[in-house]
Amino acid sequence: MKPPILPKRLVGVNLKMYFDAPSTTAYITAIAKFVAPPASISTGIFILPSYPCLASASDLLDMTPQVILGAQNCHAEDSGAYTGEISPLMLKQVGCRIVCLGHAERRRAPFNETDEVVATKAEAVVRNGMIPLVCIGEKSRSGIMSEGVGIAVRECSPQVMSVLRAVPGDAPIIFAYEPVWAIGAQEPASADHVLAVVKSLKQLIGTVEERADVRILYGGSAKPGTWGTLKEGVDGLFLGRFAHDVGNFERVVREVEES
Ligand SMILES: O=C(CO)COP(=O)(O)O
Repeated sequence: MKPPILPKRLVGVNLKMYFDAPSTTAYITAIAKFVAPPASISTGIFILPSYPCLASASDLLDMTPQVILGAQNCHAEDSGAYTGEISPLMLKQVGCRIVCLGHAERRRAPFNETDEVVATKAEAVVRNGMIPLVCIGEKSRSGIMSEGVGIAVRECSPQVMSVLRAVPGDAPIIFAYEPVWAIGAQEPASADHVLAVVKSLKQLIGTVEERADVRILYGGSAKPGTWGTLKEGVDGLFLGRFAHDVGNFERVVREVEES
């Protein structure tokens, strides 16, 4: 088996469609500053700006290869008659190394992306030499802990399996476990719930194949303080709103670095 190329731990931020162009530039510039030498950060840091900012973000990060640039989605084909769609080949050409796929905001209406669509896109991302960051998660919350874990594992398993089947065995994959009900909330899902679900999903992946380069991150209202509760079983965090303040993003990275 090839040695893993993914860092042991990853922390990333999804800017969704929250930022405009100038604030994206300011945000990326600030991140590049705190990870640049003399800082020595072993955590993989990734950032997903909106498409129109990717080329300029790539220029801004030219001297900061520690920060991995990624896109929030892509099309499954490299080129063709797909007006308004985004080619994975072009994402690679402008400097992306990760592509987020199957985010809850794309699996639901109006985009209604299915597991099959997400898996086909994951294959396209790998074919173009990038890493798929595949979001998975159950739609609704159960008040009973054991029931909630079972529901989550049942809903996430086909989301995971379809991607494993589509992507060659030596390709790295990052999954972001994001319970849909925990996205945009005030608090993340409970650590007990997340750790139990991620443990089952890791077991599932382990029984299917020996894939060295798989990481499972947690996302959904994650913030400073969340990592301490999840570090025993999760490989990092996928942040949203609570990292839109660069100071908070840096705080989370430090928490991961110091653990
Ligand atoms: O969807 C997310 C990351 O992709 C998480 O968003 P929030 O942290 O804002 O809930």
